[in-house]
Amino acid sequence: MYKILVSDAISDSGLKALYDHPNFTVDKKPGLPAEELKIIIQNYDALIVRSQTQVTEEILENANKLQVIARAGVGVDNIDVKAATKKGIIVINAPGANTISAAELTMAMMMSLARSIPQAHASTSVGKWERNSFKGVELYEKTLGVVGMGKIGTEVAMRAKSFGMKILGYDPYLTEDRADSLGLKKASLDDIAQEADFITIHTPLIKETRGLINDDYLAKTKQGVRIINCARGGIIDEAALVRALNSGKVAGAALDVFETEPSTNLELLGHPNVIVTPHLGASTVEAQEKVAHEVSEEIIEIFETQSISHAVNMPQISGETHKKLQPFITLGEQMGMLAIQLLKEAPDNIEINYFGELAKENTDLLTRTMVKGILSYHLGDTVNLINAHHLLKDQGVTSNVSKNPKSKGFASYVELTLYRDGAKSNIGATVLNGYGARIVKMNDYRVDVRPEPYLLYIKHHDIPGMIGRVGSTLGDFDINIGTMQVGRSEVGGEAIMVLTLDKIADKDVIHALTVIRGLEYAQFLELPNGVVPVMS
Ligand SMILES: NC(=O)C1=CN([C@@H]2O[C@H](COP(=O)(O)OP(=O)(O)OC[C@H]3O[C@@H](n4cnc5c(N)ncnc54)[C@H](O)[C@@H]3O)[C@@H](O)[C@H]2O)C=CC1
Ligand SMILES: O=C(O)CCC(=O)C(=O)O
Repeated sequence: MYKILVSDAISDSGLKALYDHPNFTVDKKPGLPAEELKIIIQNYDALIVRSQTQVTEEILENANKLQVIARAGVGVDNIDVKAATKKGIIVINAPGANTISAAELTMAMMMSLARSIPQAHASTSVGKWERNSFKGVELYEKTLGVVGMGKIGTEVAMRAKSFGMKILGYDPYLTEDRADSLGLKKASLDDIAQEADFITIHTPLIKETRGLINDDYLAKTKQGVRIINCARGGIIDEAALVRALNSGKVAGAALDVFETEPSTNLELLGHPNVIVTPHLGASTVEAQEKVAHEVSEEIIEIFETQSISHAVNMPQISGETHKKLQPFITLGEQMGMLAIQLLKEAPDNIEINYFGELAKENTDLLTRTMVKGILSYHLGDTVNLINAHHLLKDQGVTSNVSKNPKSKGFASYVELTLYRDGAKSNIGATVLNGYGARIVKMNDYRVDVRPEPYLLYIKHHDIPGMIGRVGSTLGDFDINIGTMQVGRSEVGGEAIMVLTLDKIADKDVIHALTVIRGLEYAQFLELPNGVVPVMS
């Protein structure tokens, strides 16, 4: 008998499959204090949460029986996925089950913004009759900028089109073909700023999107733009939004999500031109039934057949193949992370070539780690080794994997190349016996770099004094260099320098480097799972 704990208010009819199953018992205890949850979690095999329960590392300390944490929804930000993975707990979610509800709330927000419905209701319901105060605007023939053309963004775009709106879509993975087939225009963030009358956000909250809508961006938007966020708090910088509302640059904002929830930002919540809801995107009978139903079915599947389809993480894999691939596993993800940073935009095609001993193995797992590294840059924690291929296809990216058992200078060697509209980036890597992982090729230049957390990639002309000038500029910023590698195509020609640093090189450092004579380009590359150098 498997014991399931449901610690948030989750639809009973959606949980029916679990209630009815002879091998499962379900305890529903919404609103448990964290201290109590921390104690009783040790009795359960699976935990089902919505967004209220914070599944922290501390809560999981005693969760020694727990095999599955199910998020009845999309975003898993209330779950410490790393801590769960460390303990071998599978985290699953219900992607897509609340898409329609979130899209419909977005439409409701947009219409409310256009016609000031909440404000007009508040005034009329206390006996006022202020017909002149609430003159709205039509959606018809207005331009809507959709930032994030995933599941929800696409549904919003389709609905807005039926209102006669012109749609501009921005998403690193949106291709011209897909935009054409959806009947919208593929745009950049700047195009949206310049042209959109309404902007709606539908991205995850990741490093790339935190503070995406900030003072700088708002300064570029149209006077009187209206902004909607039913995705995640933190994507819009709330202080910047208040400033833009006060100046009139932004005519109105409709927000379902906030930097901290429950929000206490009264300057924003109480602003006369702001409409707010307490994170209600998925709060419909239908969405709640669907998310609960999806996770219930999946929990049964996991315990009965060991098959997983919507895992957000992946516990350790055992077996002979895994043992052989193990040294390359972290390296594969790092290769993906480096290649996507070097390309700087979403790829439309990826190519992976395995050489030598590695080519004789089943490398599917390694391919998945590379794809995970690439996609996690834009999709965050939702990418895992299980859904990596599926998501890649979903984003319209083609892939080719080739294998050649002949060695290419190393016993085992793997090369990853990303392509986008004629641009490309590539990373070649190997694991050296006794020395560990090495990046041995970067954008077609030979190098020998340990994948450490902070790397600096520089393109320059092969002229005397370059190494010294770069070193002293970094010294001016108190940045210690770990290692430095130079690769060149020919003497006096194009060259690259790859440095490992002891700390982050921010945009001031990059700016100072780019003014060095002969230096063409400098980019700071980050590997959160990089090998930290050990002091001897
Ligand atoms: N308010 C609520 O109750 C709900 C909120 N959500 C949130 O809505 C958001 C979208 O959800 P889905 O559409 O299901 O996710 P999805 O994964 O289908 O789509 C997200 C899209 O954002 C794109 N993206 C990533 N970085 C970007 C960037 N810098 N600029 C533009 N696009 C970028 C990705 O390429 C992807 O296509 C998520 O944050 C999710 O947690 C989802 C359901 C309910
Ligand atoms: O469960 C909820 O109400 C939150 C939904 C949500 O934000 C999500 O699924 O990402």
